[in-house]
Amino acid sequence: MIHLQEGDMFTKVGSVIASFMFVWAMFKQYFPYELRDRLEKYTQRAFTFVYPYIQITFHEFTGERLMRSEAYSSIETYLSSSSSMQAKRLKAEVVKNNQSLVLSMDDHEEVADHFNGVKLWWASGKNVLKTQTLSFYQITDEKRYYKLRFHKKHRELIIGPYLNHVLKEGKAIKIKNRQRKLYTNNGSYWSHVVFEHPATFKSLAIEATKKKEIIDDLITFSQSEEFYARIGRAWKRGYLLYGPPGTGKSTLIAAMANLLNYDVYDLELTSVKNNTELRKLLIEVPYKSIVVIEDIDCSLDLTGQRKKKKEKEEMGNNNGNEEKPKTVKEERDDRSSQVTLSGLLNSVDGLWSACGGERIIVFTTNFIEKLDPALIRKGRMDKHIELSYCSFEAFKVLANNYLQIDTHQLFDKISDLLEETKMTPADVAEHLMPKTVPSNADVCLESLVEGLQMAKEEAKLKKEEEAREKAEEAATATATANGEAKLEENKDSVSGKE
Ligand SMILES: Nc1ncnc2c1ncn2[C@@H]1O[C@H](COP(=O)(O)OP(=O)(O)OP(=O)(O)O)[C@@H](O)[C@H]1O
Ligand SMILES: [Mg+2]
Repeated sequence: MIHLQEGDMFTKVGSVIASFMFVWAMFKQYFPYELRDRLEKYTQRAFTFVYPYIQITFHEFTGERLMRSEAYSSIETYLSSSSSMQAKRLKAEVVKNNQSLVLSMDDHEEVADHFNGVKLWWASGKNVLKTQTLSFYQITDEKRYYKLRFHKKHRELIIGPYLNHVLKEGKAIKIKNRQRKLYTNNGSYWSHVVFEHPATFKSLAIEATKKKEIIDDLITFSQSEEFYARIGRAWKRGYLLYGPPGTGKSTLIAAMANLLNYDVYDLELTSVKNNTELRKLLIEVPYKSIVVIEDIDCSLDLTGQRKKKKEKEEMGNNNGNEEKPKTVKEERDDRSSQVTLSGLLNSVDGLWSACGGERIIVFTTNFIEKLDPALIRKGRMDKHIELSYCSFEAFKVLANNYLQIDTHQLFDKISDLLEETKMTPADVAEHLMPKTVPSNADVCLESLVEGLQMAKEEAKLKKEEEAREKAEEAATATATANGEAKLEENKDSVSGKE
């Protein structure tokens, strides 16, 4: 006795009907036109009656330029787990820097899937379209596809929720499996290397409450697709990280990328020629990415452009002069700084809104006060995070990380010194680097205490020096004022005598 499963039966019925259609196509020309028309109509009805399945084909390459279809690759990834369980012939691909293996079904295999209690089938296949024979080589043009088959009574469920589920799951698995990348721009092109920065929030030396606040903000953002869609805002978030050099701004960005599993696009503004190039670069940034513009205050003269323009306009209005022809130097200056503040602003909010979401933009600066308020207003840079000198709490994270200790007799002294003097986490970390093999915590902490005492001494001397300079300036100012007053007095007495 032969047991036919639903899927097998469908295949058999399908092949019988397909054979019939083939024979019909061969011989239909011998039938009179009217009869042929009727026969065709009835055959179609019979076909639909005995063949209650709907079939959807997803081709690997689509469009005129034959781009690889995103749907095809999501389906391939989605099917990888059921393929590895069900298919007999599999294809293997190594991803994540040779660290994991992704399996997909080979051509002409079929696997079943279930969704909300409904069974459906995915089959893989290929069409060999062209075979060109050149003198020695044979070129075959293979077009792969996946075919989804399901009973017509489930049409709504499959075409809507099921396919959405497949595409979403496929994308999510792909993101989990991907090797993350660090992109940098060379002019208007992105090039990448593998992103392997080990920074995490655990190893980041900042206060626990601030750390929690940043983590919560990032996680909430990454899970708020529906919220952003509902309120009609682009799904993006801007962070401004500011603070002195060596306080962990770049390290925080790496920790953010590692937490969210995003790629990093490090945008070097000074090598971008103009606003058009900038727009092009930003449009190319895909979702689940962090765009970083480091040292925004130094990148371009973005800070003063608005002000300068205003000043120029005012000057023009005041004396009514016509604009002078530009000198060669002015022309050259204009050419080298063609990305403008408004260009950057437009690219950041205008265009991003138009091309999907789940992107984060981060600006860093050492001098927040130098930035144009328009650049960092909420809505563009939604969250301003200050990274500052090392507190005792931050030091304890570093000590745990570098020396694997939570307590030490020198901790109290270090706590006092950190309150009295300013030292960046980068400098503290440098003292905690191993000085011997194996590393000795006492040696490192003593080096830190010494460093802090020196820094305290230097700060004291600097303060005294500043106070002295101020006193001298004040004395000079008083002397000048007295001298001027005397001169005036003399003048008055001379004019009185006259
Ligand atoms: N808060 C921190 N937590 C852990 N490590 C830190 C921290 N701040 C600095 N460091 C250490 O100091 C080094 C320099 O830090 P980082 O490059 O992140 O500073 P930055 O604020 O970006 O400085 P810059 O303004 O000069 O770019 C890092 O390699 C890191 O090891
Ligand atoms: Mg940095």
